[in-house]
Amino acid sequence: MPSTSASAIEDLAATARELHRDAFARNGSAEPLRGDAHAEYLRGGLGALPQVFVSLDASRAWMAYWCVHGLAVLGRVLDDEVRTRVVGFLDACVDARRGGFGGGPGQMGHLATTYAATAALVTIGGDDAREVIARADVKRFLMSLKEKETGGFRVHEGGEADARGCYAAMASAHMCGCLDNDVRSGVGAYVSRCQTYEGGIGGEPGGEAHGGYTYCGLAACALAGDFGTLDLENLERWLVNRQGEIEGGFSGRTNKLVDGCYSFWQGGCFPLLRRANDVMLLQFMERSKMTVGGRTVVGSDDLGLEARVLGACAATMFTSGAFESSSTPAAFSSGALQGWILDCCQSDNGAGGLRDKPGTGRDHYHTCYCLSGLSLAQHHGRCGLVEVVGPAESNALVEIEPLVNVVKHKYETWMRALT
Ligand SMILES: CC(C)=CCC/C(C)=C/CC/C(C)=C/COP(=O)(O)OP(=O)(O)O
Ligand SMILES: [Zn+2]
Repeated sequence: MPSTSASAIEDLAATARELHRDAFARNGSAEPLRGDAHAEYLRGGLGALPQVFVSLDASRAWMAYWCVHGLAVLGRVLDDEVRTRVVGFLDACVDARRGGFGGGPGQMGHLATTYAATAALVTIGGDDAREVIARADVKRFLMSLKEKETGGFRVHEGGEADARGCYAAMASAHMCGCLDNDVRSGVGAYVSRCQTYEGGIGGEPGGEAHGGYTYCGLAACALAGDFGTLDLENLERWLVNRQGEIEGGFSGRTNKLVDGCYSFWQGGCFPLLRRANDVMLLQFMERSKMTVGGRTVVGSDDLGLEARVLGACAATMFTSGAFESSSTPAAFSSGALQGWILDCCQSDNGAGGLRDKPGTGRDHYHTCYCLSGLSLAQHHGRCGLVEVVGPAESNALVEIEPLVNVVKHKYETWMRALT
């Protein structure tokens, strides 16, 4: 006899199988995204920022990011009063002595909350948001946490080093304009040591491959421009196998259940893998003195758009034998992922907020990462296509930049102004 929980999982799987067999084929019948309800839930999270939290006191900068980013993905604009209050709150989170941001005012600087605060400020944008960031202090903070021998980063003074630290450091440095060779050196080598026999990336060398750390490791390498000795083919194989064939969502690790937040942590790796292929294509063309349009390739500008798109999307470039170690373009079922998020991750009974899976409660973290995953499934699914499952008028989301998980147009505006 199966145990109760095993039979409950079977029931869920059977329902999901019906729902997600072919999400694009039943395009009109997926649940509409309840954008207004989710936006109201996220605005509530920003309203609670000034209070001291019982359980999330050290994650208030994260709360700001989850809510500001979730609203931006939904295409909602913050009221002036709210944006000014959030910028002021994040300014109060700066750890003036160490540089970087703590999880709340007066708290010790931490790499994860430095990423969260920075990404929230990039999303908010504007001069006042920009003024909160002191580039030299951020660099000093990052370098104080760098382990020169391993290339890794401790997450806070006296804390542990892991792939999360590498990502938070690379992404913060990138968005604060201080990503130089001092900061990036050794990151590819460190992350490569965290890759396991399964293909995914663990938190630290010897750890179990996990979606959160896999995103962190891969994105850190992409930002550092250094993939070390990562086996991208094995990484892709592991990732593809994390998508539940029945549910359509992703699990975080082998033999675990799917969870809405991995829609981003695992799903976000696919566009990054495509770019890794791009980088390798470029390096190959440089090495072999290939010509495009009569010019020898010496940089990405020499590749016309067509060649770059080809590099990003076409398996043939990598299966000709010249790219033995590189992977074919990353493939996941973006339709099935959208179906899972829409039908299984929105709160019950029309309430706002998204969740891990049916039977669990909503929270701001899952709301942020389910929406991020839904956006990337719409914009980064099949090559070059924007495909929205369900009614486009309610379900279409703003595109995110998967390297930093900030909406693309806000990220581009911020980066253009960074000199
Ligand atoms: C930018 C930054 C700092 C990112 C952090 C990325 C990261 C490590 C995310 C993972 C978070 C998470 C839900 C872990 C759950 O593990 P679990 O063991 O409870 O869940 P499981 O059973 O699904 O593995
Ligand atoms: Zn989760």
